[in-house]
Amino acid sequence: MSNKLTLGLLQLPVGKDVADNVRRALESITQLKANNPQLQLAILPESFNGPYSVEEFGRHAEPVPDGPTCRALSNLARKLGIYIIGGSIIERDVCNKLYNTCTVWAPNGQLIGRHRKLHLFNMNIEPEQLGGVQFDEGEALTAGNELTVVQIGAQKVGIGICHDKRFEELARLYRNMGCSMIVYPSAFCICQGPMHWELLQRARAMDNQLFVVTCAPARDNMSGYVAYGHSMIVDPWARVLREAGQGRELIVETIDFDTVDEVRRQIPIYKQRRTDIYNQARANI
Ligand SMILES: NC(=O)CC(=O)C(=O)O
Repeated sequence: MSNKLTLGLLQLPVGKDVADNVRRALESITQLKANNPQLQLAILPESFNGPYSVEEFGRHAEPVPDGPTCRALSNLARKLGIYIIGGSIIERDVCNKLYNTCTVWAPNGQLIGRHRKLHLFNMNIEPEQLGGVQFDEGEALTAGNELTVVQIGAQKVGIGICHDKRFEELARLYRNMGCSMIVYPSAFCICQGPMHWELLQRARAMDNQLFVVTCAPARDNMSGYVAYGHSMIVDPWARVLREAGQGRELIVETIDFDTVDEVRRQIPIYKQRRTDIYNQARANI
């Protein structure tokens, strides 16, 4: 099996109308595949089908996998014969609980992964910091309780959603589970973007010697929550391979997973870990 994967990041604007957002996402993926027949995987942003807003989550929540957005993603994956990492949508479960959920679709239209955001975004940054941000997903959402690893071609891929990337333990577990890439659909806040966005991705990639990929919504300065944009692909050397700007942008890149082995062979930190010492220290804390 080839060690290469051609992936597309769809940094799309997200408006208030769910049907319109889904239609534009489907059209953009279809166009991307038509222009790039080698495309194997399309990735959408966090909350790609409705506004990223605590007040509005309940209004655009739908069941997974039996809601209209999931059905549309499944049909498109099958029609185009590609994998789709469906950013995230707000999921309403049978108990009426809401989750921030990423679905992953195989080229035959089957659901192969469902990741409910583990770490809910909660920040109270003062206005001096580029306008600040006050956001607490926990006011509306319930956190997930499971890690999610999917098989995409020959690769094991770990899934996280935006804030999940701030937690190095999660990325390390994905590395321990054999992942060569972690994908984080995101809607990072504009006030922390310049300081933390690239740094977090390069840190996760460097520590774990794998690809880190994010896909964000296009920036809309008129919306209540202004997302940073800058969807990104970071390689296992921790180099930024591709970075979008702020606006609508579609990125296509072929990545070579031989780089993962190359880095791990040349810098064998994983084998050098002193888990004997760490475990002893942990037991004494
Ligand atoms: N959407 C988010 O989870 C935002 C986030 O994590 C951030 O730091 O910004």
